[in-house]
Amino acid sequence: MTNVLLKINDLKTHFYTETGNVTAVNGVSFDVKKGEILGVVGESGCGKSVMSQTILQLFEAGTVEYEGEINFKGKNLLKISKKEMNKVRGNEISMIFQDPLSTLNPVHTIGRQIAESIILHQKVGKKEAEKKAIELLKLVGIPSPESRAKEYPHNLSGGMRQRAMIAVALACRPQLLIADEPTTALDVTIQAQILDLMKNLNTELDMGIIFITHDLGVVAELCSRVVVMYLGEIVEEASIEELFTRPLHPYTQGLIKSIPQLDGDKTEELHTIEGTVPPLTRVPKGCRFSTRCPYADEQCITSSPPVFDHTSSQKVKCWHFEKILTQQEVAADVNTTT
Ligand SMILES: Nc1ncnc2c1ncn2[C@@H]1O[C@H](COP(=O)(O)OP(=O)(O)OP(=O)(O)O)[C@@H](O)[C@H]1O
Repeated sequence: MTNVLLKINDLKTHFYTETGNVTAVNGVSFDVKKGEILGVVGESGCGKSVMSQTILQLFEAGTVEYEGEINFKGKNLLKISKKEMNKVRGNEISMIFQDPLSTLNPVHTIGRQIAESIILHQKVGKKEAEKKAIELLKLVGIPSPESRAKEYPHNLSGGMRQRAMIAVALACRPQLLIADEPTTALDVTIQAQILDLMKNLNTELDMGIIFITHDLGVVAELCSRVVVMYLGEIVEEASIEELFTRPLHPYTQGLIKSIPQLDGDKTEELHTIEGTVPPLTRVPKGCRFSTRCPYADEQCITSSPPVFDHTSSQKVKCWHFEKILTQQEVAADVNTTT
């Protein structure tokens, strides 16, 4: 029996814009296993949100075209009818966003919103749904859930609102939860509580989670595997251990070096990756990272690298990863012997 919950193959998202067509997701492939937390990282504008909203086909019809395969429970979600897709959306796959106020309805109480979702997806009566809504509020760690259920979203603090949105997303008992930067707007202590909650829910409900973030610290804390996105493509996929002990792609290496070190020399300047993510209208011809990569040569500028399997769990889209790895190992040896 396979333990793959979601299998994405060569996924592309093209937008029709006034200034021409752009491809925001360009041939992305990865799996999410049952009950695992997969991190998706990359700088702003790398296509993390477009990729996740493509899984649920949330873009307005007529503005977008999807290509490839999104296989979920034996079906390609890009091939099923609108009606079938509506059943998957918010039922078997749920999504939570950075800003709960954009998702929660301001004119309905929290309890009513959760109960309505339960009635819609679980086919139970009103009384039963209200009871289940309170249980869900308890599950996501909202104190005094009976009285909180009667409150409106704007009466809750940021952290509590985020918990309430997670409760709404869980109301249909999804097998897959897509969390798009759900902790970015919260202060660090509340962020840590929400991450703990995600971990507990993942274990208790055995639910697969795709966790999108630009924060590698959060990834290290929460995820077991990670994919790194750059300009609409996956440039590296690895287990958490591999990613932090032996990052292969120069972009991943740059992201890791940019994490502030608490025990580091305070006078040391924080590393940054040179340049910025180019707009989709100016995508480089060869390797998309070549314009910012310290190792780029003629081959990188003219031709896009394939994805190489370094181990069974670590893949990288870089022509020179073996050479770079050897150079780094030699440099590390020199450092330890001097
Ligand atoms: N509806 C759209 N039409 C055209 N281009 C879009 C659309 N939505 C997003 N894009 C473009 O797709 C690219 C990827 O955007 P996306 O929001 O997925 O990045 P991201 O990695 O999630 O960034 P952030 O971390 O800031 O959310 C950007 O260049 C963005 O301008």
